[in-house]
Amino acid sequence: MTNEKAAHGKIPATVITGFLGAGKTTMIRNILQNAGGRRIALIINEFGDLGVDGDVLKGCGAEACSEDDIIELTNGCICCTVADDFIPTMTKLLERENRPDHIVIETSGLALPQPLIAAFNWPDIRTQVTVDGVITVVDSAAVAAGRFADDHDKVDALRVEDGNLDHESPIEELFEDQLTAADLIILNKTDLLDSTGLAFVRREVSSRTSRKPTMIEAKNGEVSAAVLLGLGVGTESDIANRKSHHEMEHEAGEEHSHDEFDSFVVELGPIANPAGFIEKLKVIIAAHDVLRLKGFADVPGKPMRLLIQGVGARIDQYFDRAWAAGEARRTRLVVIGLHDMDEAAVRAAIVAAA
Ligand SMILES: Nc1nc2c(ncn2[C@@H]2O[C@H](COP(=O)(O)OP(=O)(O)OP(=O)(O)O)[C@@H](O)[C@H]2O)c(=O)[nH]1
Repeated sequence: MTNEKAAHGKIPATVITGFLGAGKTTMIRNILQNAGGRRIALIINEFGDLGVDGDVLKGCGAEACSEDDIIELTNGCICCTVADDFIPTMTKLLERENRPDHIVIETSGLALPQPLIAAFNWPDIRTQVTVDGVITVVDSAAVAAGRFADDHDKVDALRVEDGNLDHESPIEELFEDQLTAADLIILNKTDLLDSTGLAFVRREVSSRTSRKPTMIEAKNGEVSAAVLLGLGVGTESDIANRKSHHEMEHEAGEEHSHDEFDSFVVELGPIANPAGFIEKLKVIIAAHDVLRLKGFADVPGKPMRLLIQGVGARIDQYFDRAWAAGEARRTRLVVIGLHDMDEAAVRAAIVAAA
């Protein structure tokens, strides 16, 4: 048993949250590669029907976390499936003979952390696990670009059409809810900004939460695992003081929803010209305000699969691992946007671009 486990007799669990594409999976990959001898179990939750994050992390081959220790929760956002999915998963994990030293939970980019943290107060869980801390990863470049504040005009227009609309832009609200839950905020993607931009991001992020957790700047989620794991907060005891917009606006017990967002998967044939395809995807993303696009492509003649990662207008691509023997070489992309995204048009445009 590690000192950490022995210290409070409970297994520490770190919850990593942050909006779509902020860099949560990248940071977790870094944690796994620098775990300092800890055995880590990972619970990964994604929005959309394609488990890209779990697949990326399984492919990273870190000793701290074997494939058996990576559990994917794919039945929707973890905040909505606490009773049906999260609690049974935790229970099973805790029943294992060889329990992990630390649990890391990656929420989907659209999840409200509050219901998940509150679940650590359930009797069966509370006695065995504690929330070591909630870490909120921020895409600093997106903040600087006004991503979380730029659709006021749109929301105001909707409000004119629908007088019952009772909240701000869904993206802005989620961003604030995720900041409000934080014990530590990672201002990620600092490589994309200069010092003036970063100073703006610090002010903007501070203004979005009345709590004042520590903020650390990072590039590619490169923060020492010694800093990220072992915060020792016990956040479950304080979660009632970190209410989400939804909890403040509605009676306790009323379910929230993610109706404002939609996702779909596009299945394509081989991509013979990846560079040309990516350029066309950038145009489609901008034209339809796609929030997130990610998946894998089959490039003919290449033994490895191409990982495609779009966050707003930026797209990264690299060959992440060889196709396994017997594995079908497929091109599949998940697309996430606001509910009013024109799925048929985006789908048709991506098919035409391939
Ligand atoms: N330039 C730059 N890119 C980054 C940085 N951190 C992550 N990225 C890239 O941003 C993209 C999204 O990163 P992920 O780690 O998948 O983000 P995520 O928060 O797990 O995304 P979701 O789970 O879909 O919400 C990837 O292409 C990363 O390589 C960074 O510090 N700088």
